[in-house]
Amino acid sequence: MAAATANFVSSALQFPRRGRARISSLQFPAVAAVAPRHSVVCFSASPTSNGQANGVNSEEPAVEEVQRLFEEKRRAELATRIASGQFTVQESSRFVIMLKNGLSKLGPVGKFLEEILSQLEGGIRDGERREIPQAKGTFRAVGRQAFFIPLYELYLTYGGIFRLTFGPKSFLIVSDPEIAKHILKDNCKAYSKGILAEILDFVMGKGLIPADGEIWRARRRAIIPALHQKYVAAMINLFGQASYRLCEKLDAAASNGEDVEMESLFSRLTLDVIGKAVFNYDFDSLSVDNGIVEAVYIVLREAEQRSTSPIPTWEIPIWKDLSPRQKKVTGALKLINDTLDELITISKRMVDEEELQFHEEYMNEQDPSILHFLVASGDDVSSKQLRDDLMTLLIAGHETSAAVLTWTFYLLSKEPKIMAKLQEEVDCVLGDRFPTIEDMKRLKYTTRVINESLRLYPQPPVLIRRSIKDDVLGNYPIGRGEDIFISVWNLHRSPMHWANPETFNPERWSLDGPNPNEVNQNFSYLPFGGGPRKCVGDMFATYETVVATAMLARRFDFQIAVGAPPVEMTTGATIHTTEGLMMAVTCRSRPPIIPSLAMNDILKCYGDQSPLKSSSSAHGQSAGSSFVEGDQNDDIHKNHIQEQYFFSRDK
Ligand code: HEM
Repeated sequence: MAAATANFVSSALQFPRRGRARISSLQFPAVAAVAPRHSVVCFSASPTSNGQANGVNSEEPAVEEVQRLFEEKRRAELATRIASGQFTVQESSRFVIMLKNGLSKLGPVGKFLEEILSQLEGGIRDGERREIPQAKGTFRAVGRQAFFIPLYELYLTYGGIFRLTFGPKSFLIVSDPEIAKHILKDNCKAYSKGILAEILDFVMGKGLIPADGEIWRARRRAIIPALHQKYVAAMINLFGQASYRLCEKLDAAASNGEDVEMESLFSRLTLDVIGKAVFNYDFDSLSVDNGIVEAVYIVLREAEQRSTSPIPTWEIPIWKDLSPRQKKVTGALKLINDTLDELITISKRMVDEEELQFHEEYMNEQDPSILHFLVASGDDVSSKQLRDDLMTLLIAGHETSAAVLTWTFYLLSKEPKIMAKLQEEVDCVLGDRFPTIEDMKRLKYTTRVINESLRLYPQPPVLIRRSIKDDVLGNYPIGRGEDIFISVWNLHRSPMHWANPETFNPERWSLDGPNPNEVNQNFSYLPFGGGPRKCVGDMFATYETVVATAMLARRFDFQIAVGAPPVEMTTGATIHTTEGLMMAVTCRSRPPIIPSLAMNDILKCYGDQSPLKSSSSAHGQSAGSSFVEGDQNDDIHKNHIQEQYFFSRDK
């Protein structure tokens, strides 16, 4: 049962799940007792509870009624606490954060003062709490919700760290930025990937995400240099090409008036990108459904199934050989592994034939992939390790980016003003050409949209760790072997750290300020994790999603399709929709565009390329035409801005 519980919870948090209500299919002992706050809570009586016996004894309706009353009472208490401002961002706490930030920049003396300030804060907390608050739950009670949603309410009730107990198994749920920082960064050596490594073993082996200890250190040291700046710049072109292919698909749908399911299209887009970026393989999944694409999805789905299954049937020797599903998985894994081996061989041959001069920013123009870099760098590892790394990068870079795009377009469809502002920026910065690395600095508002989308829908919503040494979290001592979930979802929506946390508001970060990250947001914002295990693909992913968003938004308007099923969340490695994101796509009838950006902003945005400095050609190129690559870009770009500028002056 413990294994089942562990599997379930990790899976609920880690793997894609299609369709609804899988959580409720797992039966766990109902926890009838409902005790006062700060001792035990049963987070049942969800609106979906139907009061039927469902295999539990006949007294259950009465028990449920009691639970419902307690739940109502608890919610009323919670509402009072929220109304009292207890969870609202306090100016004083912001002040303390700013003070700490300022102090940390003052060298050793500042660090010392910062430490004293933290201890004073800790002392206050110390007086308030003695033992880790406990919440007990029944899985049935979670109902149809994505797993991290009830964790949010529990966080508001129990605070930044509490224990969640299911039957014999318990987990620590962390939603406090200081504690998250302690686990991820300050004392990261005391934590492993725990359950995550166990479940991912069949697909990632000792790849970078599940690996711990020396293997992780060595592989990270080998892989990080491959994502150098020149590589990322080359990838911008790839992102543009792949997004363009998606635009063509959407063009067809728009002209036929067909609705499109965007979640699966984003999944294909990012699969195509990551295949080329990691091992120079063109899945071309936006155009075809070939065997290898199917194999990748079979393996991904299996990871999902394994993590949701109460009994690990795949470990039973005979079952493993007889089960049709397992045979399919074995076949898919074989096909992927054979393909990867072939790609490794090709890469080795290319490197042998190259007149190789390896240096820091080495890149083969024909094959700029990470695999080629690793082979050329003389990375001396087994093919199995290389395969594990490639699979890890494939999965890490595919699902996450697809989910970011899905939720970004969902959010944009709800906020036409934000979409209009984004489109205006894209028109202004890109005109009709493909994005370049330089544009990444200029697409500031688009970047803020992605930052904000990642705040509201962090991918993954929970980070998993296991303590491998005794430690102290906040003021609570913990032993080794504790399974810990750091709820990024809670951190990102905490009313204690964010004003109007539920609102999609890209303006919350200044356009001219630094890009928000875990360091400048004091671990209240962890879109790419933090500490030594922070995502290696953060810049890659940010640019990929900015390019795709810019290229799609420039060409189309997006609305939730009429009659589409409601867009609800389900948990996986990332947050998926339960039934897809059905959208109606219409081609934008573009401009003339009246820029509402202040002229100063436009000039700042263009620097030396300012349209006012350009005396060359006038209105030769029209907006809304086809995409252009290469050196002509700058002229078209300037002309486009010029058009906008003169138009607004004429007005
Ligand atoms: C928007 C897209 C992405 C998001 C939101 C994202 C998020 C994250 C997060 C939160 C972690 C930390 C996990 C933890 O601490 O347990 C992580 C780790 C990782 N990510 Fe990403 N990621 C994205 C894209 C990518 C891409 C494109 C790649 C590869 C090119 C990548 C490769 C990795 C790897 C290898 C790790 C493990 C690092 C380690 O353990 O040392 N990710 N990612």
